[in-house]
Amino acid sequence: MTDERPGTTSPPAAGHAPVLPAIPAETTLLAARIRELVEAGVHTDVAAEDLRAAAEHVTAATELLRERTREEPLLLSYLDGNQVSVHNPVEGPGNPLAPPMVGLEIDESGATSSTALLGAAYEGPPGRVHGGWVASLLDHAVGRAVAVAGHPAMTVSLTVDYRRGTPHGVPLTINARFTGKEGRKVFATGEIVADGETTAEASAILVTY
Ligand SMILES: CCCCCCCCCCCCCCCC(=O)SCCNC(=O)CCNC(=O)[C@H](O)C(C)(C)COP(=O)(O)OP(=O)(O)OC[C@H]1O[C@@H](n2cnc3c(N)ncnc32)[C@H](O)[C@@H]1OP(=O)(O)O
Repeated sequence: MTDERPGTTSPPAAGHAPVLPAIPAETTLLAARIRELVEAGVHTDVAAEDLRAAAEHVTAATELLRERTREEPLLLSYLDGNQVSVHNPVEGPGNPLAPPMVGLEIDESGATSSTALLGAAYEGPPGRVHGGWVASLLDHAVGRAVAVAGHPAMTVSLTVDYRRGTPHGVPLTINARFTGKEGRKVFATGEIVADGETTAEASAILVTY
């Protein structure tokens, strides 16, 4: 599959995953409602019988969704002119696991910037986003940045320096940039900024496929 639009890249073979021209609004809606459910679930303090009643509602919803299934997630589509996976766990608007990372911007140097708002469900240390999720955001951002630079590649090494706590409930800016290429190895750096302060920095080596 090829794509001629600027800022887009051809993905690796994606099995038989359906490729959509646009993300169905209802797919995004459902994911958004499930995110709210998860957030409500970690904050709720209702009585046990209400937890049981809520669990029954969730079971009913799960059964409804299982009435018709596909074998593969919706891997690839386009958002704001850039290739995305509908069900990617970081930026996929159709995946409730994804915060999601949104609003990709590409400046004149090719550097990328996106935003994400992670709720309490992503908490690791008290009041802070779990370090694994911090790394996930950065891993995805460097992958996106090298793809935007025309070198789609997979991460083989990701070094994250956690400078200070990354807060949840606060909009995060995730920046990344392609910094060079040596044979199949592609280099990139990135950082997360919250309230104007850098909370984590990453440097990555990726390998083209
Ligand atoms: C996922 C993409 C979707 C794209 C869609 C469209 C774009 C949309 C963007 C969205 C952005 C998504 C961002 C997701 C970001 C992930 O999550 S990527 C997934 C996590 N990473 C992986 O699963 C990769 C796992 N690793 C592998 O499968 C294999 O290492 C690879 C990548 C296939 C490479 O294996 P290989 O072809 O055998 O290559 P190999 O000879 O071992 O290494 C090649 C070179 O790299 C070097 N190298 C290998 N490992 C290391 C290392 N750890 N440290 C230093 N150097 C190393 C080698 O020394 C070698 O160097 P040279 O000898 O050429 O100088």
